[in-house]
Parts: sequence; structure tokens; C-alpha cells
Amino acid sequence: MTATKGLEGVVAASSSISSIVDGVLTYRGIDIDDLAINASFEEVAYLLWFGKLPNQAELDQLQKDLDEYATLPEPLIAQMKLYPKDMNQMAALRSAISALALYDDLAEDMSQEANHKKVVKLQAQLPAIVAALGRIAAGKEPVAPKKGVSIAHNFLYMLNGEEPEDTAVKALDQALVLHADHELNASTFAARVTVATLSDIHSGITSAIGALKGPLHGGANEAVMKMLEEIGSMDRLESYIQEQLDNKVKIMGFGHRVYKNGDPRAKHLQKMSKELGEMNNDLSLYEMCIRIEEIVTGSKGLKPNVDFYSASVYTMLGIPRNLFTPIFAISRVSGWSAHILEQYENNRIIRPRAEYVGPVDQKYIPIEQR
Ligand SMILES: CC(=O)SCCNC(=O)CCNC(=O)[C@H](O)C(C)(C)COP(=O)(O)OP(=O)(O)OC[C@H]1O[C@@H](n2cnc3c(N)ncnc32)[C@H](O)[C@@H]1OP(=O)(O)O
Ligand SMILES: O=C([O-])CC(=O)C(=O)O
Repeated sequence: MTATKGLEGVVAASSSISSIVDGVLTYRGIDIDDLAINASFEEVAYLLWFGKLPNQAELDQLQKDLDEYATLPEPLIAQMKLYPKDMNQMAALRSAISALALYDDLAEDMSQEANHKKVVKLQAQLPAIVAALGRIAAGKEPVAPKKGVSIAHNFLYMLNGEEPEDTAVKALDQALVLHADHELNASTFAARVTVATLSDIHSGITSAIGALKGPLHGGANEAVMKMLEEIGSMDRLESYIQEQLDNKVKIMGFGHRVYKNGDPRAKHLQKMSKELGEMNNDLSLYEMCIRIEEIVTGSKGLKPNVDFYSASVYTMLGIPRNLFTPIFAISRVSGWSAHILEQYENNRIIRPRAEYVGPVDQKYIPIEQR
């Protein structure tokens, strides 16, 4: 038995949700380029969960359900207010989603009907939790969700306590579409491993949030922004990046386990970054990103991934840096839950083997002889 480090190239599940074969990302067979331009995030979530685009009546019903479920349980809000003010927001989100199960009557109901309902509930509740965490950390009261608006609209409304600009809603909606699912990435795998023990959906999503938090995965978008802030201006950029490369420090937002010729989502986020910069009359962040890409791709051949340009996009939307990865989770919860439902439908516990490389033939040594 020989281990494959990082399970590279190992096919660990069959799935009909999304594909990245040959560098082309599709959700249920539809190209991400098509969806990014034409679909709303709600349509994409429905597509991921139920395997087809919703008709108008189905989309209207989904909107009604999201409206109904977005209000958070009061004890959860009270609990979130007790979290330390300078907490890591992904740690806070992980705790809040775990706690949410305590207030859900269906949490332990494993029927298909209950599971479908919980999926939609979590999709409605997660943006409300992230917005509330953002406001609480800023010393403000959470804002109750609005009815009849998209998830992107509602999130910006709940975060800022005022009606968002249409352009901001459109940009966030597209970002949510782009992040919704990605085959067997680390957080999705974590979700599937958890629920394959026949544990509940909240446990699966909590595991996934823990995996997404790391800087080699979703946490990279926050790390990209931290890097841009450290660089500060164009005149320091070249020496900063070169020093990192010379010291073999990874440049956040670059590289990918599967895409070697570029991430198909990055171009959409790059375009969005430019358009928002033009609208704000400030292209400085966009231009810094372009220059970093030139240097990193030029010297290492590494291409930007989904996390690179999203950092500047969220900053230009006025979102604080520590909410970038939680926003990734607002989108990816759609994919995680689609994978959880798929896992339940054809379940077998996920239990691989390890190659043992430790000592052998050891004897127990009594404590006084150690
Ligand atoms: C949503 C997402 O999860 S997208 C990914 C977000 N993560 C990041 O942006 C973090 C930065 N990138 C990385 O750490 C990696 O490219 C990953 C985690 C995405 C993929 O990791 P792996 O497939 O395991 O590649 P691995 O880390 O082994 O890298 C292979 C080689 O490329 C180098 N490399 C990979 N990414 C980078 C990078 N961002 N900057 C500099 N060098 C890099 C490695 O140092 C390694 O070099 P070596 O062979 O000389 O040792
Ligand atoms: O697929 C991966 O390994 C990481 C990724 O891009 C994602 O989760 O969107």
C-alpha cells in the first residue's frame, strides 16, 4: 500500500453535480461561462440541488421559501453577540452553523423531505448569519432580512442596513454563481466524508466550513487582500512579490490542484474587478492585481485561481476583508448541500486506508523506566 500525497489524481466519488474535466467547469452539464452571464444565483442553487433549471413557478416557490427561512432564531443572535469582537469570522460562522442545528426542529430528521427543507433553510440562513456577524463585530445591531429580494441583495442590505446599488447586487450575484460548486474540492469532500457516516446536514456543513477556512482553500481570498494591503502601492509591488518567490513563499490566489492552464472563473472576476474600479474611478487594486499576475505567471507559470480577483471585487463592494471567506461559504453552501444530498442517495461510509510508516516491534516501557 502506497499513499498518494494529498490524494492527487485519486477519483474518490462519482458525482453528477459539477465537472472540471479538461479545465472546463460545468454545473449539471452547463458551462460556467453561460451561467455566469445568464443565471441568477438562486437558479444555480436550484440547478445544483435538483438537477435542472427551475421554471418560473419553481423559482417563485424557492424565493418564498428563502424569505420564510432567512429569519434567524433569537437565541442564535443572542449567542453570536457573546462571541469575542475580534474573532476570526470563519471560526464564528463555523460555531454559528453548528449552533443553528440546536434550534432546528428538523436537525435530526433524516427523511428526504426534511433534508431538502434543511438545504433551502441553510441557504437562507447562512447569508443572514454572515451579515449579522459582520454587524456585531462592527458594534452594530443585526438587520432583519428583507422579503422578495435575491440572496445577493439581501446580504448587502443586511450587512449595511441600507438598500444596495444595483451594480453591487449584480456583481455579488455573479460572484456567488461562480463560487457555487467545484467538484470534489477539499471542503466538499469534508462534507461528504462527514455525512457518509449518516450524520446530519448541519454536521456536514460545519465540517465543510472548517475546511474552507484554510488559506490553501477558501481562506486564500482574505489572504490575497492582506497581501495587497501589505504591498500598499505599485512602487513596492515588484520587490515584494519577487522576495516572496525567492523565499519560496506561496503567492495567495495562484495555482490549483487540477487547473494547470488557468481557472475558468478567474476571467469573470478579473473583468468584474476592472468594471468596479472604473465605476469607482479607482483602478489601483485592479492594476496591482494585473501586475502581480504578470510577474507570477511570467516567472512560475502559475495562473490566478478564483480567489485572486475576488479579493479586489469584494473590497470594491465595500465588504470588510474578514467576511471574504464567509461570502465564499454563502455561495458554496449550495454546492456542499447538493453533494450531501447526492451522498445520502447512494451512500457508503468513506473510509480509505493509510500507509503505515511508523516504528514496528516496539514494546511497552513502564513509566518509571522512560
Ligand atoms: C477555492 C480554492 O481553493 S482555489 C486555491 C486557493 N489557494 C491558494 O490560492 C493558495 C496558493 N496556492 C496553493 O497553495 C496551491 O497552488 C494549491 C493548494 C491551490 C494547490 O496545491 P497542490 O496541487 O498541492 O500544489 P503544490 O502546493 O504541491 O505546488 C506545486 C509546486 O508549485 C508551487 N506553487 C503552487 N502554488 C504556488 C503559489 N501560489 N505560489 C508559489 N508557488 C506555488 C509549489 O511551491 C510547488 O513547487 P515545488 O514543486 O518547487 O515544491
Ligand atoms: O477545486 C479545488 O480544489 C478548489 C477550488 O477551486 C474550489 O473549491 O472552488
